[in-house]
Amino acid sequence: MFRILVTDDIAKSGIEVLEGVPDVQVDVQTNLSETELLEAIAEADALVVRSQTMVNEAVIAAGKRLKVIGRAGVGVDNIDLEAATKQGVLVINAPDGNTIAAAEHTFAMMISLARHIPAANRDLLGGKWNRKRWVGVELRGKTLAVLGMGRIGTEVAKRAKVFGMQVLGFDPFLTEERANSLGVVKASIDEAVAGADFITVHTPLTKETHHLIGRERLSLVKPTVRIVNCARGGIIDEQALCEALAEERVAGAALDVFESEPLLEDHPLRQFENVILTPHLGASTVEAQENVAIQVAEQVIHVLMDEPFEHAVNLPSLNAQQKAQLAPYLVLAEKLGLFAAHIAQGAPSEMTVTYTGDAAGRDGGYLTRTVLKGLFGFQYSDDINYVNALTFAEEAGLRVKEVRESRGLVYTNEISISFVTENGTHRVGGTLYHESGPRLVELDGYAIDMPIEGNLLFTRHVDKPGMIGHIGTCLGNLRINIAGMQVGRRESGGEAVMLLTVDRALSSDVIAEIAKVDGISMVRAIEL
Ligand SMILES: NC(=O)c1ccc[n+]([C@@H]2O[C@H](COP(=O)([O-])OP(=O)(O)OC[C@H]3O[C@@H](n4cnc5c(N)ncnc54)[C@H](O)[C@@H]3O)[C@@H](O)[C@H]2O)c1
Ligand SMILES: O=C(O)CC[C@@H](O)C(=O)O
Repeated sequence: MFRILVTDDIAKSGIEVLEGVPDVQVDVQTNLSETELLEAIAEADALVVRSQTMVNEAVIAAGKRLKVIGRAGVGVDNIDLEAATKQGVLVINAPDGNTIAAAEHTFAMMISLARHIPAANRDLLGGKWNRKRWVGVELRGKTLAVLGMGRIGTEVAKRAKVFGMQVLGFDPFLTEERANSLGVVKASIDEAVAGADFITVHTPLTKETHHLIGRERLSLVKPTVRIVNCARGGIIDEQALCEALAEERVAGAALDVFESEPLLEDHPLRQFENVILTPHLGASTVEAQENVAIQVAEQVIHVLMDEPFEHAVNLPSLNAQQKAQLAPYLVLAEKLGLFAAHIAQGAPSEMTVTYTGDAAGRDGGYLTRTVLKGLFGFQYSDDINYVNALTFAEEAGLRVKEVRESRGLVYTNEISISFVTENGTHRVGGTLYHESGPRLVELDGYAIDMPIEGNLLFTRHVDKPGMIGHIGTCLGNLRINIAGMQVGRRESGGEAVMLLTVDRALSSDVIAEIAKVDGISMVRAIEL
């Protein structure tokens, strides 16, 4: 039974998706205090929120069973992503369900600013009929600066073109080609801001975008400029904006989002007649709320049911086809990681994972995570998963390097791991055979070929007559049956390795017994 906690108002259709799944219990508890949230999250496998619930480190830590946090919307700034990733909790969002709602709200704001609609409305409701006071400007022929040309910025730009505006686009990822195809002129941020009659921001709030429109940029604008923010509070410096409005260096502003929400009752922005304020309504349409609620509910269920999911924020997403193609490589990668953990003597400090041939093109961002999941899962805890494997490696001081080679010398596909511990260097390699699945093909420089599964015994020993017999007798005396064997050596009389598949798990007593055989330098029981 999975428990899903929903702590913000999401559309009923999303709740219905969750409730329609067998073995799922949905618990809707909105407007919780932090203490109530900490209590409620303890039993939850999934948490579904909009922008109101603050999912901080303490909340995530209290979610002992938590596997996934679903955000019914785009921005995940109310979720501590770092804490979620570290704890192995997947964060997913619903990135495109409210794009049109937010783009249309932006346009409503621009037109309302251009034609003084809220102020004229207020005036009229107050008993006045002021046709001369509220003369506006047209959008046609004006220049719009769009800062952030992602999903919403692009939809705003397209609509602006239809209104006959010239659009200046600023976005580090906007290519000349895409700008041309949209009829947008690619500009630097200062060119865009200085040349604009209207400015609209559509970036996430990050360290880089915090106060993107601050005092300095506001000194570049035309005094007739009108500024819109339907993205995130904090992208525009509210204090600097208030100063510019008071000094009439800006003709108007329309804001849907604020540095602190809800907006304080005595906030200085409330004093300006040429400022339009809405209470974070950008995504508030019936259609958008249904879209995001259904989208996030479906994805949360996919995650819980271990089915392919989309829109992960802290993990690469795979579609069903990619997941199916990757599946056998995931088995191989995890087994190699697990094998490496068994033969490592101490914690590795450096690791190189080499992907060759077909394996090099299948990664999808998952294979190294999977190797690490196998490695650390054995060495440390079962709580290591795809989400936190890289963070865990970093914190454990393991430097991980990936190498991709398009062709292998021997195999059409191969994954090999070489790693260094304070006690030495090891290398294990595996391949996928079409019929027989994952196989171990290299061990510490020796060519091997056996299935990478079951209970194995690995020895390094002096290559001398009788060694194999000694070990076989030792196992026989302990009534342990040998199912398969591979030996390897570089030169006669030097060091040799042996890998045996045995019918049952080998206890530490058995290993201690084998270690007594003269000439054995290393012996390991491996359970895959
Ligand atoms: N008001 C609302 O209710 C509401 C609704 C939906 C989305 N939003 C917000 O709107 C914003 C945009 O959403 P989206 O779906 O278009 O996101 P998106 O990820 O599709 O687009 C964001 C764009 O910003 C660009 N960007 C990032 N850093 C930048 C920088 N330093 N300078 C310039 N561009 C930069 C990115 O390259 C990307 O193209 C987000 O902050 C989201 O949270 C608000
Ligand atoms: O939940 C909301 O209504 C706000 C959503 C919006 O800010 C978003 O980033 O998607």
